[in-house]
Amino acid sequence: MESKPGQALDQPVISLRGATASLGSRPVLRGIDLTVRSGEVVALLGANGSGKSTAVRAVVGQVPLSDGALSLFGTDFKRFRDWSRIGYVPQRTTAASGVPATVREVVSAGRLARTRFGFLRKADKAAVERALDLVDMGSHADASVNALSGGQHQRVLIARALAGEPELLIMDEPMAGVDLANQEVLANALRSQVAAGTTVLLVLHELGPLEPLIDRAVVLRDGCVTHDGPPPEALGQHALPGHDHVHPHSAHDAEPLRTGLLS
Ligand SMILES: Nc1ncnc2c1ncn2[C@@H]1O[C@H](COP(=O)(O)OP(=O)(O)OP(=O)(O)O)[C@@H](O)[C@H]1O
Repeated sequence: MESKPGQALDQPVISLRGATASLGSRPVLRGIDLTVRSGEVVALLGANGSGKSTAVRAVVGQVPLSDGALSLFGTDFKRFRDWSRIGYVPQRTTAASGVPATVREVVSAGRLARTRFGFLRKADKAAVERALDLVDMGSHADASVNALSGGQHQRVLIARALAGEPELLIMDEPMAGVDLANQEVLANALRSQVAAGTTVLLVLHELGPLEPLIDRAVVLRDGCVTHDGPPPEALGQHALPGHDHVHPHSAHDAEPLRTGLLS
């Protein structure tokens, strides 16, 4: 992989140290450390309400830290301005706004930060078409976003993030509400991004089809990191950390199967 200016291999792309944050009066992040290095694919896992979305929203500057330190691409957050290097796909949003827009128009919006004065040149248009093809939406480019399925919406939102050719891609539960066929398309899109050297931070509910891509898992519980290391073993649905489960075919007094990461 060719490293880009200011991006040495192994340099932390995200460095969050002792981060605390509150939403309203509720402490949600209680001193978390999270490091993502160049080229890594890191999954942020944890039970509902453990602080995963808040952690990624803190990384993209949407939630202020009350304590701790954040740097992006080696630059202290307060001085960081290079947002075009980062693609962010938030949780549960829709590409449809009620305003009639085509799939291509929505995806093109993700390229604007790379352009001068919002004018898309040939290279920008080519990047938009590449992003559409990556998520297999090229043939729907002229369709209205108001007419898409939930899985197609998610593909469009990911294409919008990819159109900016980000070095760091942050996605909050990209597979939520996406059927298996759409999950496969998204997994393929992500695979090619990772092969091209993109650094990825993903909030996931379960590892699913993305599992082979993941280098490291960070597990949150109650706003604290309880695991930072290899992803939990492939247990299908049971890869969800903290998921306790007795198999229907196991003895009724069998111990629950634990991944052990949250316990
Ligand atoms: N605007 C808000 N005001 C107060 N509390 C909030 C707000 N948004 C979220 N919270 C609370 O903060 C905690 C962490 O929320 P967060 O969305 O970061 O968790 P999560 O791990 O991403 O959960 P999920 O898997 O359900 O998306 C939760 O207990 C949530 O109820």
